[in-house]
Amino acid sequence: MSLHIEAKTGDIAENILLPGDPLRAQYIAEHFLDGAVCYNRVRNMLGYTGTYKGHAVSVQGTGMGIPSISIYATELMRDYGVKKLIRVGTCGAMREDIRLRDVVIAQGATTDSSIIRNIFGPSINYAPLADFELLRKAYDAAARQNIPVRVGNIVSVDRFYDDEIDNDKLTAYGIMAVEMETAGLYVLAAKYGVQVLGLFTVSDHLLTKEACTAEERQTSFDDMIRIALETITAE
Ligand SMILES: O=P(O)(O)O[C@H]1O[C@H](CO)[C@@H](O)[C@H]1O
Ligand SMILES: O=c1cc[nH]c(=O)[nH]1
Repeated sequence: MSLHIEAKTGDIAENILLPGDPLRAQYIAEHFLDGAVCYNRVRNMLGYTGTYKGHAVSVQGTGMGIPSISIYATELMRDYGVKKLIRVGTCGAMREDIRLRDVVIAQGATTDSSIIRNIFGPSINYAPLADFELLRKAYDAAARQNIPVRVGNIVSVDRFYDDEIDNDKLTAYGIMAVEMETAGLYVLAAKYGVQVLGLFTVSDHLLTKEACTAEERQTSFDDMIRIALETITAE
C-alpha cells in the first residue's frame, strides 16, 4: 500500500496503461482485459489488473497535469515495481497535417513545466524521451493493424487554458500536439530506469477548432488501446 494507491504488493502488474481519466481506466478494464479486478478506489483514481491474451496488465488513472501523474507514476515505479508504462491520453493537434482522431506517438516531450529546472538546475534543458524499444513495437503494432500513426515531438503544458503560450513558434519547430503529463512521466521513468511511452488520440484541433464527438472519441480511442496492449505485451 502506498499513500495514494491501496493495492497490496503483487496486485499491480509490471505492465501498465495510464489514462488520465479514471473512468477511461474502468472502460479499458471492462472492454479489453479479461478477469479485471479493481485494486484502487482511493480518491476515485481507479486502478485495475486483468489479463490481455494471457499477459497480466494493469490500468491506472493518473489525473490531469504533471503534479498528479507524478504522484501515481512515482508510487507505481518505486513502491509497486512497475516496469513498462504506456500513457494512453487525448491531445490537441497543432498542425494542419495532423487530423482529428489520428494516433500520435510521443518520441519526445517538450515542456514548460518547472520539473526539468527543479531537477537539473537552470543550465540544463533535459530532453524527456520515450523508450525506443516500446516506440518501435508500438509503430510496428500500428502498422500490423493498419492504423496510421504520427511519431515526433509533443508539448506537455502546465496550463490547459493558456493565453500566453506561443503555439505558432512551437509548431514551427515541429511540435505536433499538446497534452499535459508526458514530459513529467518520461523524466520519472528515466529516474527509475523503467520503459515508458506516450500514445495519444487527437480529440480536438487547435487550428481548425474541430472536436471529436463522444462516439468518434470512442472508436479512435479503441485503436490507441489496441496498439498499447499489443505493444506492452509483445515479447
Ligand atoms: O485525456 P487525458 O489522458 O486526461 O489527457 C489530456 O486531457 C486532459 C485535459 O483535458 C489532460 O490530462 C491532457 O493531457
Ligand atoms: O491537454 C490537452 C488535451 C486535449 N486537447 C488540448 O487542447 N489539450
